[in-house]
Amino acid sequence: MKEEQRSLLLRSSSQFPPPEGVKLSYGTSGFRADAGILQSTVYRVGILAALRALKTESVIGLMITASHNEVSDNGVKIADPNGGMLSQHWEPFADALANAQTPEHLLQLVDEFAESEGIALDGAKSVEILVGRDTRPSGSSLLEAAKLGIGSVIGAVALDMGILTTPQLHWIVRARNNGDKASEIDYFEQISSSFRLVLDGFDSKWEESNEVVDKLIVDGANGVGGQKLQVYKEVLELNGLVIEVRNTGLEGGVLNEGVGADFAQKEKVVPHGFGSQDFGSRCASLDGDADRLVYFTVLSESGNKIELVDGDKILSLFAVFIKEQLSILKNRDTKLGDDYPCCIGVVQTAYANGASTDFLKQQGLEVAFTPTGVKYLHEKAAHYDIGIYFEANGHGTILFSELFLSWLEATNNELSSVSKGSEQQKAALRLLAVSKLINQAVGDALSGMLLVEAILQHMGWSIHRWNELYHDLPSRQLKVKVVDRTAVVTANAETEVVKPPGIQEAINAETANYPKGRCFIRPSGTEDVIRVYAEASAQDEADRLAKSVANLVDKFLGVGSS
Ligand SMILES: CC(=O)N[C@H]1[C@@H](OP(=O)(O)O)O[C@H](CO)[C@@H](O)[C@@H]1O
Ligand SMILES: [Mg+2]
Repeated sequence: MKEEQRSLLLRSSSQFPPPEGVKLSYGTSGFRADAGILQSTVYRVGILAALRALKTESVIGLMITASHNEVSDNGVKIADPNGGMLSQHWEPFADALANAQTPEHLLQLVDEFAESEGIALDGAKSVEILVGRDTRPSGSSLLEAAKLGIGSVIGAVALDMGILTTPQLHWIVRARNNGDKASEIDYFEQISSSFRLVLDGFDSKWEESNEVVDKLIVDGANGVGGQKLQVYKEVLELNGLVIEVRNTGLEGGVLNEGVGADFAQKEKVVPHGFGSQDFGSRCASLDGDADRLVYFTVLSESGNKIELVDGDKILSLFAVFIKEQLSILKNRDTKLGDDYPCCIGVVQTAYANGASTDFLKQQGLEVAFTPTGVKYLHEKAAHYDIGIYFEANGHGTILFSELFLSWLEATNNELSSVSKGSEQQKAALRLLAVSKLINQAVGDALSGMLLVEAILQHMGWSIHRWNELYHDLPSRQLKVKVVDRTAVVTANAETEVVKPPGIQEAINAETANYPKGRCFIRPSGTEDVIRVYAEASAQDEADRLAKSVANLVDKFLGVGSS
């Protein structure tokens, strides 16, 4: 490392001492903590992003967000050149960097890592890092810290992209590296024009349907997704889709407080701003950085309960639709070309409702499981020609392989010369449009929502009809504060605890008391808690099972244990 680079790093890092007594780790989705202790972490992730850009010789993204966490938290994560999550083999370095205690130690880590990765720190190359943030008040000062981190690596330049949803930043990074148009406007133009294209091939069956479905009401979580939708909905209100946005955060209201996808999915009660007046309406809820989407309806005219249509149902809707399009395509005259043995797979986590997994298997689909966190699901889904992944909480997307897309393009060209306008050609066009509408970089609430809307119109389905695809098994999620959540180590896609000893046996014994009972625990990667998930054949049983396992967690690991 050149002397100039050395002294630049030493000088800037001495302005950002790490918080005392805190060990941070690049968890399920980057670093997250109370915003007050994150300056040094974000600065260091700036350095990390710069190194990643130099290594990959590509544009890299750095997003400042804590998604569904409370407004006083914040976080930071990196988007790789393809728009996906930071390559997992860099995470240990991210941890080491974030926890380096002195500027000298930090310098040594950078030196050693750059050497082992073959990154030349000589300023010969120039690279760009796109920096985005959500609407959290702490975001702007953390963004300055990120810029300083980036600027302390010679040759790296930070580009402030302003306030964006997380999926927008990932999309923009991917588009930039693909040489495509890559601004926020380009993002909205692409999703709205491909939404139009998906719908173009359909005759909307809503009009023929007795279940009149006029508008979609969206809970914006008082965050960036609500704001963007409010601004851009005029562009998106196409083909009769009317969107009303609530909880935009522009009229007051606290981010994620009693609102948003995480709240709706976990509490199963109406978000703030919704109530009996919405009985029967089709409602959707975004999370704080708009990478999660769930739908719901208000259940009764008086109560505050909702019928949740979660990520598993979105996945099921997408799977049913894609399968339908593929089977239309299969019916074409095979003399036209080689049939492509399209391999379609769906990916879920242990949080997926058991009824959804049964449903997907009944559809003849291959269902794979990974640990929690889209970095795992995405990686798995990329193995298929069409890989559909969703977490139950509404984070997911559909990935199309390059190979399949080129086959589809070729088939569409063939079909348009021999049977233009045929059902088969329309199916090919629709699938191509879906691949442009749905975010290929990461789960995206805004583009996912448009695809749901298009499919519902195509099927002529109301939200109730959609929800009837299968019936969820009753479930309950709880969180338990413990002394040290890292004491829990799991295996088998997080369905079994291997440490501490004895607790899994106790969970098994408890679960055996409930018909159709299923229960697991795991340490959260975004909050300082152990999460408990329970499923059973009746709601009160799921509640009781979750409660008794939460007590077990408390007994083994709680403040009173040891
Ligand atoms: C049960 C649950 O919803 N867990 C969420 C949550 O992770 P935890 O590691 O469970 O805190 O946040 C992640 C990031 O948004 C998301 O990927 C994941 O699904
Ligand atoms: Mg999120």
